[in-house]
Amino acid sequence: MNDKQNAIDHEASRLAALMDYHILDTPQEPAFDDIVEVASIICQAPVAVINFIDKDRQWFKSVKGLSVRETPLDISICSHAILQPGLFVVPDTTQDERFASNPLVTGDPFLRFYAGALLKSPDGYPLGTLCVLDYHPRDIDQQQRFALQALANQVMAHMELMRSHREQKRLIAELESARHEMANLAATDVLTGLLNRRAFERRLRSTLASIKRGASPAALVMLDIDNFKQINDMYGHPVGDSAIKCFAERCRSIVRQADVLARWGGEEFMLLMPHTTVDEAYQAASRLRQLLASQAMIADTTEPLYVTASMGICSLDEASNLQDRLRDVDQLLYQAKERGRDCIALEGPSPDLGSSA
Ligand SMILES: Nc1nc2c(ncn2[C@@H]2O[C@H](COP(=O)(O)OP(=O)(O)OP(=O)(O)O)[C@@H](O)[C@H]2O)c(=O)[nH]1
Repeated sequence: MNDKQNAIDHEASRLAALMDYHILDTPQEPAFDDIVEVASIICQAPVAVINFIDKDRQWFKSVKGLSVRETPLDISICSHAILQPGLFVVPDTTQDERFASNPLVTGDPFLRFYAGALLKSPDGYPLGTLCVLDYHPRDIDQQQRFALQALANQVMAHMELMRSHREQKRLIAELESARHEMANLAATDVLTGLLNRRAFERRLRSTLASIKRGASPAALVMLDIDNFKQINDMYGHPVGDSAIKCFAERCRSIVRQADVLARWGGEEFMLLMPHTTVDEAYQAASRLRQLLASQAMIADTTEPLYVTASMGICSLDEASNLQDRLRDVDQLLYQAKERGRDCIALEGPSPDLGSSA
């Protein structure tokens, strides 16, 4: 690789290192302004700047004594400063052929003195300078030189802190989203995408707790696809899986946003309906029965495959004990199966909707 290519590669890496700090075009910040002010005081210079050398401009993060926040690169004194290690001092710009015809020297603001300390990334890339300038030729002594470089080091230390803070925030956000995803996965039934039994039990407990604190009662519905074993036996397990998924979809289509639907296990499902009476839950369950009767579950089997479901419904009120209610709703479902399937068994008197089957 030739020298020119090396220089191009180095400049690309330098710019990448600069971009990594996300500092360009950010607002002025007190932490940087304070350093510029201290540099100006220590070096007794009317102008002080923290600047970074971008691709085709020098950009000022903090500036005292000048009214611009960036200048083109070709008139930047700092772009020369970053080409050499350590402090770059120009006692009289009019006596230096690199700067004698610079418009910042020959015209407003007539800069005559320059001292710049390198802002270097930890991997050695020169990013910009902390510099002080004056309108007449002069120098700075050893102590001022030391202080200027020490302040430049503080600029870089602060930028490193900002970078690691940003990285930390990114990692925390990543961790939070992974945690969220894991919590979702742990709560979800893989086949149907519904809540799984454990997550549903959690929702049940919290709903019952709010009912005990005064919220209105809820209805609990247990649903079981009828004769599901036959579907598996006749069409195979994959078709059985599709039927379970499709059943979940049908259930989802008849419930409200606030209702909580879960796969309880196998071909059994649970539906928690907050602020709902047994009567209202019965109406929803009846809509599901009608839907199942009117639409084939799987259309591409030899015969369109219709399924029916049996359901049990009970209420959850402030006197309810969760384990008792789970047992009760299971028994109601069992009653529905006993009655010949494809029907709904509910506690208390049947609502005025004709037969519960
Ligand atoms: N394809 C498939 N089958 C499942 C899944 N989970 C449970 N099953 C099957 O569901 C069937 C349930 O059978 P049973 O408990 O006898 O109930 P059923 O045939 O629906 O009869 P009833 O409930 O009395 O109407 C069993 O054959 C299980 O293997 C699943 O995720 N996918």
